[in-house]
Formats: sequence, structure tokens, C-alpha cells
Amino acid sequence: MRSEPIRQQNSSPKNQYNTGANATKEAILRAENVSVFYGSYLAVRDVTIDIAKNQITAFIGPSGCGKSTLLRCFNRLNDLIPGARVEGEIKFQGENLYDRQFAQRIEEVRRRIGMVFQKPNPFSKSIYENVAFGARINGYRGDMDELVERSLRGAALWDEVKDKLKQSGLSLSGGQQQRLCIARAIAVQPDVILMDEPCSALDPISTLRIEDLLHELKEQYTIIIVTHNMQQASRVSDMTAFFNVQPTEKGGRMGYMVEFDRTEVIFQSPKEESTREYVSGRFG
Ligand SMILES: Nc1ncnc2c1ncn2[C@@H]1O[C@H](COP(=O)(O)OP(=O)(O)OP(=O)(O)O)[C@@H](O)[C@H]1O
Repeated sequence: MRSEPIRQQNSSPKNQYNTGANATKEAILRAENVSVFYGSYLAVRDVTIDIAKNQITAFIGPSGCGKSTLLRCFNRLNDLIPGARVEGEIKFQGENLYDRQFAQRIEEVRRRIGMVFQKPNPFSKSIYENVAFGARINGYRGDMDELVERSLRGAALWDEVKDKLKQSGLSLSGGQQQRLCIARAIAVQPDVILMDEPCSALDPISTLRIEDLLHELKEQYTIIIVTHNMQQASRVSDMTAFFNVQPTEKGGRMGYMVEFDRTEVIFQSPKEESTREYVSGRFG
């Protein structure tokens, strides 16, 4: 069963996503004037973006424009990086995750907003335990066998592993390992799954499997995916945010969001010239 909102959901008009075909889509996450620093270095400047519920939002842009940095703000993973500092607000169901009260509840935030990384990183445990582990830590009291099967089916892996659940997760292929990581992420029943280039270490067939899976997952989850792969962004996402980097006076580089819109608009009729150049492969 899906868990209750951290507090009562805010359904004020401010919390509604409001462009084009998505006018009625509710924003489950919102970054408001978010800037991220590493020490004194401003890596990403002043991003405001609504993430619509049960949609896939892609972050694209050249290397170093801050896609992963921004992604990590959505479940406060930047807290783990010494010297990283986030300004602005990240609202999850209307509440600012950077409010002091959430510092005590960070485990809960990361359970509700899960993450799948670039490189598949199963635990050195059995396939079964990889999936059951998080649920057990979170005090899951239901039928664990049923949860493990449901999560593995949800990640389109059950048929391939149902006869070897006791084998190590590390014995699977790269693509299977990544689907195991997705099963692990969904076993704790999150609302949102953040994916940081989840297919970059996979072969084309495994990549297509994951892309198919994403279409199924968005029925239940909200997904944000960072990808370098233009075709992937256009194939899987409903919304796309394009980020770019600009030089700073001190000779550094600072990331910022150029344009955010429905994916077909970004790829076929973007408003900004730099977006057009990037999606057509002329730079980056
Ligand atoms: N832990 C860190 N400490 C210091 N600087 C960092 C750290 N992580 C990222 N940066 C810097 O912040 C900027 C944005 O990096 P980030 O990894 O978010 O960009 P990206 O768009 O995801 O890049 P890529 O597509 O290459 O993964 C870069 O200049 C990077 O060097």
C-alpha cells in the first residue's frame, strides 16, 4: 500500500503544473530558486521547475551543467557531499525538504524519493535480499515473499530470476543488475524515483528494456531521469528540461536551466536557439 503524504498534500494553485497539455498535472516536486554551491563555487544557478506527478521528466544538457547536482537536491543527497550547500526551496508535496524538521527525517525523505545510479550497484547479497533489505529496515510487516516478487515483476526481472533468488545479485548481467536496483528502489514504495543516467553502463538491448520499463513505472511513480542520450530523452520523457553552462567572471563555469517544456516542444520547436543547437547535436 502506498504511504500517506509526509503531511497533508498542498493543493493550492501554486502547486499545479501549468503549461500546455499538462495544465492539470499536479506538481509533486518543485524546485524554487534553487542554487547549489560546492564550497564557494556556484555550480547551478537559480532553477525553478515543477515536476509533474506520474510523468517522466528528463534533464538534458552538456557535461558539467549541473543535471546530477540538481537531481541530488530532490532527495537531499547533496547533504552527503562535504561543502555542498543548497539555496532556495525543494518542495515535496508542498513542503520544503530543506526545512530543519526534515533533517531528522532524512531516511523517510530518501525512502519516498528513491534513487537509481549510473552504475548498477547491487549489494553483495542474494537477489532476494537485495530487494527485501530496504523494506526490512523500514519495518515492513507484510508478506516479504510477495513484496519481493511484486517488486521484481515491477522491474521486469521476475521471470529471469525467479528460480535463483538465493544467488548473489552480483552474478547477474549489467542490465539485470540495473533492473534489480530498480526493484530494490520500488520495494520501499517510493513516490518518486530519481535516475542518474541509469542506462549509460548498459548495452543497447538492456537500455531498451529499461526504457520500456520506465513507461510502465510511470503509472505508479514519478520519475526524473538525467540522460546524455537525446534519443532516450525523446523516447521516454513527457517533459524535458535543457540545462547549459555559462562562463563566470572568475573563469569558472556555472550551470543554469535554459528551457523547460513538453518533450516534443523541446525537440521540435524549442524557444531558445541554444536548445535547438543542442538537441540537433550541434554542440555538447
Ligand atoms: N562533489 C563535488 N564537488 C565539487 N564540485 C562538484 C562536485 N560534483 C559536481 N561538481 C561540479 O559541479 C558542476 C556540475 O556537475 P554535475 O555533475 O552536476 O554536472 P552534470 O551536468 O551532471 O555533468 P555530467 O553530464 O558530466 O555528469 C561541475 O562543474 C562539477 O565539476
